[in-house]
Amino acid sequence: MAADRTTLLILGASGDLTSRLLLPGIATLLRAQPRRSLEIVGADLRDLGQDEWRNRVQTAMAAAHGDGDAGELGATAQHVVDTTRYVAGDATDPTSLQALLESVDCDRLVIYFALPPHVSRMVCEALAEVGAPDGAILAIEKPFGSSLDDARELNALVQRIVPEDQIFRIDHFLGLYTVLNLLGMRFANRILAPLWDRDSIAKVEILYDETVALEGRAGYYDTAGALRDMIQSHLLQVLALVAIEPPASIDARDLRDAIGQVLRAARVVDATTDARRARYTAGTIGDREVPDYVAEEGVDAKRGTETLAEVTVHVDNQRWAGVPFVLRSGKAMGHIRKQAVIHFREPAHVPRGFGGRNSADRLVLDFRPDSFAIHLTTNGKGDPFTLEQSVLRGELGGGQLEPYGEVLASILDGDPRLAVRADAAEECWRIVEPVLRAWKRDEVPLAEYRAGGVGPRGWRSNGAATD
Ligand SMILES: NC(=O)C1=CN([C@@H]2O[C@H](COP(=O)(O)OP(=O)(O)OC[C@H]3O[C@@H](n4cnc5c(N)ncnc54)[C@H](OP(=O)(O)O)[C@@H]3O)[C@@H](O)[C@H]2O)C=CC1
Ligand SMILES: O=C1O[C@H](COP(=O)(O)O)[C@@H](O)[C@H](O)[C@H]1O
Repeated sequence: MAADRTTLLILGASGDLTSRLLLPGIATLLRAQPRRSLEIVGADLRDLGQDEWRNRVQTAMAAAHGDGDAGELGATAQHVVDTTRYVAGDATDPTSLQALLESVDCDRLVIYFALPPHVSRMVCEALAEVGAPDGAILAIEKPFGSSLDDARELNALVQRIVPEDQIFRIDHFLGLYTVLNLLGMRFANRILAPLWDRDSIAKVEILYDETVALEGRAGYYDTAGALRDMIQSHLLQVLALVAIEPPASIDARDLRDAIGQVLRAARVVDATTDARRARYTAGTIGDREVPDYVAEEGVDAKRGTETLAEVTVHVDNQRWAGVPFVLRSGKAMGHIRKQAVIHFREPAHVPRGFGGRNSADRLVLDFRPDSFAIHLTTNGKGDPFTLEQSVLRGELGGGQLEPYGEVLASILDGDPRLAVRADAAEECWRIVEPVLRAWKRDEVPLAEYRAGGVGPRGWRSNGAATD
């Protein structure tokens, strides 16, 4: 474990990501690995002031300890809180950026782009002009770029600033335990591996319905929408791990080669019929009143931003030909549903004389909390000739680290295994581009759903949460 003095310079430090996920994730890392030496410098347009920033860091890090009590922070995390500082300024401006970089004195600098993608690109242009400090690591949040062309240009730009091994394209779903557990579950036992193909699997669903709504993020989200925000990045990465061929090892090269290969085989067959979009209207989630999406501050209704997207992807290879992968993610839904569901085919023949078989077997992998459930047809309890489904549940060993703790640990250790390689970032754009084009041309209607509901009427993926 490196004990070099590392400075994490967070650009976009007053945004949602920094407080809600990044800082709490770092707190879990420092709790588990207190010998790390880290200084955090926050930078953003808004002039928060040192006290407000330090309070934010303290509150966010304490939140990771579950009790909100800052007194519980370990010595390393407390040191990070005590030494952190904040700089207000525009990181897209070369002069301000240079001054910001010169104010940092450390052995190693990680520049974390917690910024909307178009702003990240402008900062990279400024960085190309002023130059990055020797050995600096660029950690760039998803979505990487705003389109396929943009991602290609951004790849070329960042590779001019630092070598590829100093570029970490972040996708924190690759730090989710359930997602990492897919590798062990698929490749380290003899039970599932032989069933993992088109002969046994009829359909795969990767679902990420959230109860959170816009949460003041219009500046980023209203130009992104659910497809770019969740499907283009996170859910395609999960698809890749569900679908990859067995790699020889799980080192960065083998794993990322396998991910690249499967993404290259993936496509949306018909962008007008295989993808749907919708936007929430006012409603209630628990005891929370949620306004109409278009009434939220900073939203421009004319952009037609979707808050729920569903896309069916096919993987054109021997293993998966004909198997639909349905990816869906929505905001302001009535219930959290964050899972991958593997639907198995019907058996070729069920002996005559059995009754009651009415649903196919399935494996449900729940993200957060990490668990799995196998819904397996078995003999009925009261009557052995009337079949029913038994549910076998298991906990998947959750780690000590939150996903952003995992991601940051891999950055600090220089291990790119949990980062997205340049080609994969581009492939993900290539897969969704036909859908983005069809939506831009208004070839697919923008449906509506009530905040707190299950989704627009008639969408098959609305189904009750499977557990
Ligand atoms: N929030 C989340 O749950 C997650 C977000 N992400 C990714 O993180 C990125 C940021 O998202 P999020 O935090 O939600 O968005 P926010 O809009 O909450 O935060 C972005 C921040 O960047 C600031 N900013 C804009 N322009 C500049 C600039 N020129 N110089 C310095 N700071 C600037 C914004 O300031 P101002 O508000 O004043 O414009 C704002 O504080 C996105 O790429 C998103 O995909 C990834 C995983 C989870
Ligand atoms: O990247 C993002 O992810 C979050 C969901 O991740 P989680 O770890 O908070 O479950 C999503 O809410 C956000 O819109 C998106 O930008």
